[in-house]
Amino acid sequence: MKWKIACIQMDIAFGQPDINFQVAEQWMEKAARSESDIVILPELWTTGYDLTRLNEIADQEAEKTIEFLKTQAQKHQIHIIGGSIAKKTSKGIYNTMIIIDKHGKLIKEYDKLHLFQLMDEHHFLQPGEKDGLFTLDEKICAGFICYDIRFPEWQRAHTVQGAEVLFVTAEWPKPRLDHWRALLISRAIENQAYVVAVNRTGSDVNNIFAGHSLIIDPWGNIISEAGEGNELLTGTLDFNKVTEARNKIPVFEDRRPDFY
Ligand SMILES: NC(=O)CCC(=O)C(=O)O
Repeated sequence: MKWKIACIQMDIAFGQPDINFQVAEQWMEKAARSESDIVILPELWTTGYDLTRLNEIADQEAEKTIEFLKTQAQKHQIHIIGGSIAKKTSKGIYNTMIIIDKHGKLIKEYDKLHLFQLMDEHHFLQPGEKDGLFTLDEKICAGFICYDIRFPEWQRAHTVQGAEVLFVTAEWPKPRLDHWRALLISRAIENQAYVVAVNRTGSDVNNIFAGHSLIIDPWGNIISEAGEGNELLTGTLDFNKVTEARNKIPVFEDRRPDFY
């Protein structure tokens, strides 16, 4: 089985959800024209890192975002990895990834597990407590949010449960572009899994963002890589390659979890 993927590498209007919804809608049209099976948006794509105003602009129970993504998924018959958004709940605000299938069904909500102190997330957001596993077209996948990729044990916890594709949504700053690329390539190689990672472009008051969304195969080869500007990055995943890598070097059989 093959999947064509479209990564929406877009700029985000700081603290202006209405503008970001309009822009995302235009990108969805483009993704649909590319005849992709799955489309993915960046981290906090409705608000950006306008953390001090989240009480005002976060989406109550993600209702507006879920409605929007369901409409887009059904209209374009495309699975959506809805990046992440600030979701307001009675327990606080979470950085939440939303996955909707092409029929408009809500498949999964994943709350960012590791909050990034360097960007003040711990002062404004609650950490997640659940895994990022989900299934689309009978393929087991996992979702992660930005800083999560610095915790290889978190990705491994998902691939030992069968995940073959690791979707990553991010707002990753340019000074650490080398880390972004190295970490993502490593996560693909060590897990013998596809990595589909989308980053935003542009800047906010504190950061310039790197772009360089990446689609990486289970051998660590880059299938496609974006530049620094706004772009729809596409690439095709062939699940035979996961099987091939895992059969040739049986990492999952050879693990010694009794020692670590
Ligand atoms: N939004 C984030 O989690 C950024 C993570 C990051 O920049 C890092 O270096 O890690």
